[in-house]
Amino acid sequence: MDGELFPRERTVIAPGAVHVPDWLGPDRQRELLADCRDWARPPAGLRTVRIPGGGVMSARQVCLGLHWYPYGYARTAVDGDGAPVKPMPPELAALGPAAVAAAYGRPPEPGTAYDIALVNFYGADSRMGMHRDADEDSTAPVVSLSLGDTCVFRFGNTLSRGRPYRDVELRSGDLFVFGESSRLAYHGVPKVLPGTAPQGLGLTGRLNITLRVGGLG
Ligand SMILES: O=C(O)CCC(=O)C(=O)O
Ligand SMILES: [Fe+2]
Repeated sequence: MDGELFPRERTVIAPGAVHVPDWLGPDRQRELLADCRDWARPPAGLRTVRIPGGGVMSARQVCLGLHWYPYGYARTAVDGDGAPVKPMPPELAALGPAAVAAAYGRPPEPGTAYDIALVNFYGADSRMGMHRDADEDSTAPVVSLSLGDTCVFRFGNTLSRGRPYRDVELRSGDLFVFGESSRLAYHGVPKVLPGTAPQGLGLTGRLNITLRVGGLG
């Protein structure tokens, strides 16, 4: 980022959990943002996710490839308008192995196809509670891309929602990969920092895209 006193460096946050700052350049961020706006349109567009028990997620979501709902995957927006989920774009799928290579210094296992993307939109007051990404039937790393406002990303342990955890600032363009012994670690977003998106991106709020391997046949 401009004006940074020290460049932010690739950091291993936990075994198999790696933060790669500024992985996406400004042009790639703009392209992805334009794509997210397309994907957000109906049918099977951006929706509010209702949690069993009565709550709602404050981040709104759209899915590609397979539709996630609490707690499973479907081929249609079963908790939205019921339309078929949009396909996973090949260019987006291709970012999965490239991201794993950037984070780990080696590509994922051959044949690892990133076939699911979950796109979450966070307003100034949105948060995401501590949870595990456990509805996939694959041990392949989750790839997370951030656009827009900076957030505090809390990355914890596999046993509980509580400590130990580490708080990491994810900024626009940052990559975070979690796999190996951190694949099922609890994580969440306690806070978005409003007004921190890069000038020129044209986004108020934050978008996060997670790429996943479903392994669901
Ligand atoms: O927004 C983020 O950085 C995390 C999103 C997340 O954990 C998820 O989509 O499962
Ligand atoms: Fe998650």
